[in-house]
Amino acid sequence: MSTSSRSSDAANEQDAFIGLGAGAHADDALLLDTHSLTIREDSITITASSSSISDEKITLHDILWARAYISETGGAIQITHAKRLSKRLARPTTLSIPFSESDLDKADGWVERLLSRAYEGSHQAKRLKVLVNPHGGPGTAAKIYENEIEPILVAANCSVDVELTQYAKHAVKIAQELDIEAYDAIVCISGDGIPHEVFNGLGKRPDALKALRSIAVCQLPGGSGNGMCWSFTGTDAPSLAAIALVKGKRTHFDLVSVTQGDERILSFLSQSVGIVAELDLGTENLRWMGSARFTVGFLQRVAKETVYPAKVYVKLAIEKEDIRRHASTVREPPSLDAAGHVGLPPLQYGSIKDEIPEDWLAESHPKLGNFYCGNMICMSKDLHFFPAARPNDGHMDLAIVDGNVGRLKSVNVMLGAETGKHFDLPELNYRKVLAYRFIPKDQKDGYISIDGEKIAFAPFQAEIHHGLGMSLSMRANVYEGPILS
Ligand SMILES: Nc1ncnc2c1ncn2[C@@H]1O[C@H](COP(=O)(O)OP(=O)(O)OP(=O)(O)O)[C@@H](O)[C@H]1O
Repeated sequence: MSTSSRSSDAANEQDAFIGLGAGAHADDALLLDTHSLTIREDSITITASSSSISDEKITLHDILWARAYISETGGAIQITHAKRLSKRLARPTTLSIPFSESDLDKADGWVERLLSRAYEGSHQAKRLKVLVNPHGGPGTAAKIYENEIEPILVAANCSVDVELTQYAKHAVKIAQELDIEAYDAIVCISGDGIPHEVFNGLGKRPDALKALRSIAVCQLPGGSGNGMCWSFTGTDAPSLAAIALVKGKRTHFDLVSVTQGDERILSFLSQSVGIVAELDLGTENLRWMGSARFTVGFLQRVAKETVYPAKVYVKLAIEKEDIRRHASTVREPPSLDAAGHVGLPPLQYGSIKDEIPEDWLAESHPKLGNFYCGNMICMSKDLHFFPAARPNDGHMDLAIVDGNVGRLKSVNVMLGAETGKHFDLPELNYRKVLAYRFIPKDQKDGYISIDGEKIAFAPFQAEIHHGLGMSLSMRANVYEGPILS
């Protein structure tokens, strides 16, 4: 085709698309014999001139896959999208729009444009290693996966390699031995326990740095605590979270090393001592209640005004009153080559066995009620305890509340955490820190929770690793939820 005929064709095409409406562009539209398909900012509109299929508008977020093909009966564009059946459920549905065989090139081009817009900033056809914990939460993870999650992953043309975890800590071994080049993401259909194991398995590999920084680790709801899923996808509805995952953008996020005795554990979500740790670990007897167990357990402890005395040492990064000014700080993590090591990053502040650095603040907390340090905005449904958390700002968010502030104030902090409003309450001591040491005082036994897993009731130390983890998020470098502004 000569240049001049191509430009006159383009002009004709331009004319043909006039009247498609605001936001439509000739390059984004496709006229078929009986339909026009127009890609707009955040949706496609399918306008039918025949009555076989009615007009339809589908958001680009819900477009899972599309292809153009020729069969014995002629050409068709097949568009698979997630149809919203209720507020918490979407199922894949496929539309076929016929076209004449001579339009195949045009249809192919349109499909390519559609997919690149529907997957903007994300990878198409992700390669997923899926780990399902059959014992997660009330034991329904396998059913949830089969009924609500897998149909979305398959419809989005992902390749899926599913494995059920067979025993406690099995996911550590799987992550340790996984061919990380063969997958884009490890998807845990579980509570917080399986991602915790996966991060620690990746951390044990000789190539830990590359493994942790390159393969995305994601959680879809299959357990009782789904904080990671909430933080990255903004929902715990399995099919909706699965859509967010297949559309997810690679996002670095910070991980934390916790040392206790001779052990070094990676933490991706939180460390807690006091009331939250007790709710996580000390309310097993109320498990039958589902998530209500946390409310009941909380009220029982608040009523008693229980305190958990401790000595805390802190390497401070940002004081509470300065956090808003720094809230949007997202820093690129150092490049892999510049790191100078291939395994886990060396501990910058030493371990629990080392001397405490001189510039750390020493604090006595004889009335401590809740020591809560978090990496993500949301800890579980309706618990946005860390509204200032950013995926890779290189800081941990440390919140401390005394146990004797009064029952009403304690309840207010927890209620405020639904919307992040608790941040401004004077009872909430909230800072960004680089490292800390926690030493329990005057108690024989108690609970320390690392990502919901129990460790010994003994001193521990934690430090941040900027951008060491990788996950998939709805929006690049942002958590979903009531972000502090
Ligand atoms: N086949 C199995 N048999 C027994 N335990 C298992 C099995 N597979 C995984 N586990 C263990 O189940 C534990 C809980 O997992 P997970 O976090 O997915 O569920 P959960 O009920 O939400 O728990 P949590 O309340 O800790 O979030 C993990 O510590 C894991 O080691």
